[in-house]
Amino acid sequence: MSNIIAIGGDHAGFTYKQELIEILKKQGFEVKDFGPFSDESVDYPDFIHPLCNAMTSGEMERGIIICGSGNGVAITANKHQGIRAAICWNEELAALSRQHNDANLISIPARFVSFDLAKKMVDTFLSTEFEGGRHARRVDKIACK
Ligand SMILES: O=C[C@H](O)C(O)[C@H](O)[C@H](O)COP(=O)(O)O
Repeated sequence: MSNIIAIGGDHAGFTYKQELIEILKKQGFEVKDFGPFSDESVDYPDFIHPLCNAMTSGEMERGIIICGSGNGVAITANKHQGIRAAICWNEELAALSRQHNDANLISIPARFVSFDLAKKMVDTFLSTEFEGGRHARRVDKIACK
């Protein structure tokens, strides 16, 4: 498992992104920041498509995307084959996104969860394994054939 975490979002997620980067680095992760690099208003697809391209080309296996609602970044990310972005707003959903869906991106709605909860969800997301079994069969069927 790659130790590099991809992170990106939009202006609404900027503050959480910056704080999460510092925490992840202290935890020993390498972090690749796809932006934005200020809280100036931007368009999230401009940052999420490059992040997903890097992931699908194998540069990193897991990541964190953050916008106001979590919707825009997740909708964009899930257009990419092989990306499974899960919007989470509590720790149990973050765990289930890994256990049942093998999610490779956690999408955080920064305007709807506290930073403390966002941090806990990221910890859970990064430390929880996929259960496989019946869930592997279902995840295999997600891809459009
Ligand atoms: O669909 C958009 C995203 O999911 C967001 O929540 C954006 O962060 C949000 O739409 C940004 O809104 P403002 O431009 O700051 O009003």
